[in-house]
Amino acid sequence: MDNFMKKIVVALGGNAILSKDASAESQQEAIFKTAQVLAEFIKRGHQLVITHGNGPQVGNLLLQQVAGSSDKNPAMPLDTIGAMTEGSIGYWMQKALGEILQKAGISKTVATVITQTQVAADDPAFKKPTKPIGPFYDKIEARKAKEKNPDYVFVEDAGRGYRRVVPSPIPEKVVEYPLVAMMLENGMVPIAAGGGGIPVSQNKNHQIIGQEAVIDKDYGAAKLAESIGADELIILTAVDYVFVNFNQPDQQKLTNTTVAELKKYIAEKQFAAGSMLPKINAAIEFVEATQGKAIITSLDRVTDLLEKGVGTIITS
Ligand SMILES: Nc1ncnc2c1ncn2[C@@H]1O[C@H](COP(=O)(O)OP(=O)(O)O)[C@@H](O)[C@H]1O
Ligand SMILES: NC(=O)OP(=O)(O)O
Repeated sequence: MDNFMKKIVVALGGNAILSKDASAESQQEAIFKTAQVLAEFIKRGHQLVITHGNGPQVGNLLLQQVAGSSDKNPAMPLDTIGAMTEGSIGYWMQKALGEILQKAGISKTVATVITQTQVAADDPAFKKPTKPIGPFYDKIEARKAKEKNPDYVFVEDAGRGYRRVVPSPIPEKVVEYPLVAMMLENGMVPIAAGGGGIPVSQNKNHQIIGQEAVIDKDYGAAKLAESIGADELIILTAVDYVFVNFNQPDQQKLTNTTVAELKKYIAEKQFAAGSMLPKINAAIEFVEATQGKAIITSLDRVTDLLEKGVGTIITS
């Protein structure tokens, strides 16, 4: 990667937050390790915006809310639960990264922006849930959960078990992007659009209405990166590279690739719908909108990315 200062939006995948179990202690442990990696961007003088997923957390919190609800203490709706996870994950991250930077003698404010993301109230996604949230179930557990909550939709998730899915509308605008830009200009490190941002839309009377949905964080990150004029969108996940013929004996890593090449591979169905495809689509959206660079690699290879350009690098 070139050495001059850049404006970078990093989108963190599931393994950056939840690696062992869902306790607050082990999620904070995972986040601390992630924050040590993210500090590398700041130590090299880059402006950094951190975004993150919330699929497991939003689903787990919803289950807790529903299980403990009563007439006097009702479960919160999904938009509010999304806001709660932006708050909790953001708090863990700002605490961890703040401490790491302080120890390194870097004086920077790390702060979470509870971000709303505008979506169309008539997005067709509201009629077709696709976003997996919460824990994995086996087939019997999924059937029992469905009997208890007939409105819930469960799908098989990439051979890993069954998960509840909820609507995931496409982001039109990250509402608080000017604040994120202002924080960067003032030398701060914003954590924003966590979980893709809280899905909201406007009704005829210009009232902001929270929506029962979970936005894909890669799409949210791409929209935010585009809005603030980022130089790079870096999507950190569990694999070092995007592959063609993934998991086949003849799999091939993509190092430097283009939007046109990726579109060809999408048509060949090279990327799994619930996992790699949204990342590729988000990368394409960002590169097409900005002529910037999108990178998909793993959290473990960030130093190699910064020093040697390791990862799948997507340009126009
Ligand atoms: N063509 C592909 N190349 C690389 N990884 C792929 C591909 N298709 C599917 N995957 C899977 O997608 C995963 C990333 O998606 P996911 O686990 O949903 O991401 P997140 O890190 O955001 O939680 C990878 O770890 C890998 O197992
Ligand atoms: N909101 C979101 O995309 O979360 P995950 O990446 O954790 O699924």
